[in-house]
Amino acid sequence: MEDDEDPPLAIRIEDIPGDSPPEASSRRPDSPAAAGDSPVGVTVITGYLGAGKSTLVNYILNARHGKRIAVILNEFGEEIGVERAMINEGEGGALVEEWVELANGCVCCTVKHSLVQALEQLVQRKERLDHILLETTGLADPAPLASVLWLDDQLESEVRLDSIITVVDAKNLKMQLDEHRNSTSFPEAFLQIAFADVVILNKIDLVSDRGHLEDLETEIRNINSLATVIRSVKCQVDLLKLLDRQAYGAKNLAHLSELLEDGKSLPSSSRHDHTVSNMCIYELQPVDLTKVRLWLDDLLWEKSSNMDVYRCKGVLNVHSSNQLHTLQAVREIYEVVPAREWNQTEKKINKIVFIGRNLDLNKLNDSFRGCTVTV
Ligand SMILES: Nc1nc2c(ncn2[C@@H]2O[C@H](COP(=O)(O)OP(=O)(O)OP(=O)(O)O)[C@@H](O)[C@H]2O)c(=O)[nH]1
Repeated sequence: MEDDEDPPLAIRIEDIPGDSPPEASSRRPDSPAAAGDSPVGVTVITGYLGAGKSTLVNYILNARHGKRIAVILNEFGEEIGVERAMINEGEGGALVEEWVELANGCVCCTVKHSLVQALEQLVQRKERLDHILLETTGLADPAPLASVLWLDDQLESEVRLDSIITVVDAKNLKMQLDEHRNSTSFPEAFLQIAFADVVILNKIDLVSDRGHLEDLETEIRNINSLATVIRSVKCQVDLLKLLDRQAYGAKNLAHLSELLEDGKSLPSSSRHDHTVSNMCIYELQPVDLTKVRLWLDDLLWEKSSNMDVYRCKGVLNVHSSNQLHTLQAVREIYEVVPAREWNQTEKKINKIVFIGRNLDLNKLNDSFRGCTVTV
């Protein structure tokens, strides 16, 4: 580690004001800020134990992007301080404005309320902040984080989920995925890939067989066809591909359209885990937005069809609207927003890609068709 003469403030969770833990999905870290300010982006960095998360944080902090970055680290209790000590605080590049260490539990469960409080505290100093990196423990399920961070511009929130980056270890990924393949439990490595916007296939220097790397990429795409997969050594990836992705905003529409264009129903026979799949539904008839919301509530919250949808993204052709709407969901949290006017040359269509367990294409199609409006 480099010398650091003037280390930034680390905030212990017990110093964060507030007492009763809020319900994460209903609580939004919205504190006062100047009108017109854009929300601070939060990049969630996840990945299995030892995959290279801290290496990525280090790399971002030390890159010459000039951003003022706050880092939130989540560690299990006794490790507090260890992780931070391993990270070089951005000499010559980034300015680390704050460190927030979330101890005594994993950020995806017990310290979720602490994360909300930490974010509230950070955004009070928003004028000093450009971006927040949240490094999770290697065993975190990123979905509950998205429920905390899923904030949209319309709500004039102070922070927004920028993207979920999952770092995977090219040497060990196969073993990690295989380990739980035949068990009833679900490997964190699998879930972390399923939720990712970007998957960094790291440590490729440790894999000499190029064919093996291609197999891993296929395996990653089988779990999540929506993610961008980038190979790396020591997480050295072009930062333009990592920060300010706005993966959850309408600005990302071009990328979304590209993904949907490629979207195809993967036959479950091509998968090792037959319960997880990628599927895409298409529908030309315009839809009734109220019915779509009820459908999503039923699919994602009630799970009355027994499908477990981790992720879905899509565009909607909404009845009586000139606007193309985007749909984004991470587990049960979703949003549908108008993004832009349809181009005159564009065929108005509903296209939605799903990633999840026990997906049934026929059931998805049938239930979605119930949202259409006959014109
Ligand atoms: N050979 C090789 N080693 C790497 C690479 N990236 C990271 N490492 C090493 O892998 C080890 C683990 O990296 P970390 O960045 O600490 O991984 P982590 O995901 O933060 O680990 P945990 O927080 O313990 O889950 C360190 O010794 C890194 O130097 C890589 O691309 N190639």
